[in-house]
Amino acid sequence: MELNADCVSVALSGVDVVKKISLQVKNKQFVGLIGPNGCGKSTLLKSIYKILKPREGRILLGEQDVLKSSVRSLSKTLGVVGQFNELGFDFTVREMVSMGRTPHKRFMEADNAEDERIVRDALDKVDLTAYADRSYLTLSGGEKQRVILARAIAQQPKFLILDEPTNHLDMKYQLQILSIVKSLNIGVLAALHDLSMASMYCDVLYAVKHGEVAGFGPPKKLLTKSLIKEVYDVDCEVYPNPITGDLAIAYLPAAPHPCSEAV
Ligand SMILES: Nc1ncnc2c1ncn2[C@@H]1O[C@H](COP(=O)(O)OP(=O)(O)OP(=O)(O)O)[C@@H](O)[C@H]1O
Repeated sequence: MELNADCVSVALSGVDVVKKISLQVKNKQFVGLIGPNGCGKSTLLKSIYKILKPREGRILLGEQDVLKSSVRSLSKTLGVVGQFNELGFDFTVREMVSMGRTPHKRFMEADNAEDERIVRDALDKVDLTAYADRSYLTLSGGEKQRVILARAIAQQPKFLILDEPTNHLDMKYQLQILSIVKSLNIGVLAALHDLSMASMYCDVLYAVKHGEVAGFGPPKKLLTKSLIKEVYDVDCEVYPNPITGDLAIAYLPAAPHPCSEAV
């Protein structure tokens, strides 16, 4: 399923935080959104999954006009793993993941054997089978993040939005989560901070700066030292990793602030 965002602007408190962004995720592509803190990545994603209403623009998910669709009809095709996963009520891990089945059920319809199998498989995929009866609120940040991904997997979406899906995860689970997402073989749009990880998993990256697209393309073409300097204001060297051939980035420390020398 393709995603096409056309000239999307989102205003918060009267200020355009996202400015005329157009982007495309082709069928089964894994597309990353990169850019510094506060550049507008989450705001753009939230406008696609209907938490925020764009001031202007058009968003199509497949044939579906996102801005004119209900959240319920969208949730049959679109899965979301957001940034903050705190809950007011407690549920078991299994109950949390079962919620992924809701868009496919009628009101008050109970889960059947097929739903239970899908939930079991989703828990297994994120290595949380042993946690099925644990209280969600007692989990660590990384464990919660894996539960939310399992819930999105159980939803069997045709397109997935991820807002910094690896920010609480250790190395093993960062690699595991991105590999799982890749293996779903569906369209994915993900905000990511780790540029090396982004270049390993993404087919295309969009770099965002001050709410605008500063550049886009395949990671190895886009992530040059000049683009990273322009977008993040950080000096670096970009080189092929001698072991994996993937893109590697060596960040160079900033010069000390003049005031710190006097201390
Ligand atoms: N309700 C609001 N009113 C005004 N400004 C807001 C509001 N919510 C967010 N912002 C601002 O909008 C900008 C974009 O925020 P956003 O969360 O989209 O950034 P981001 O690129 O996802 O950042 P991060 O990488 O830190 O998660 C930030 O400067 C933020 O402070």
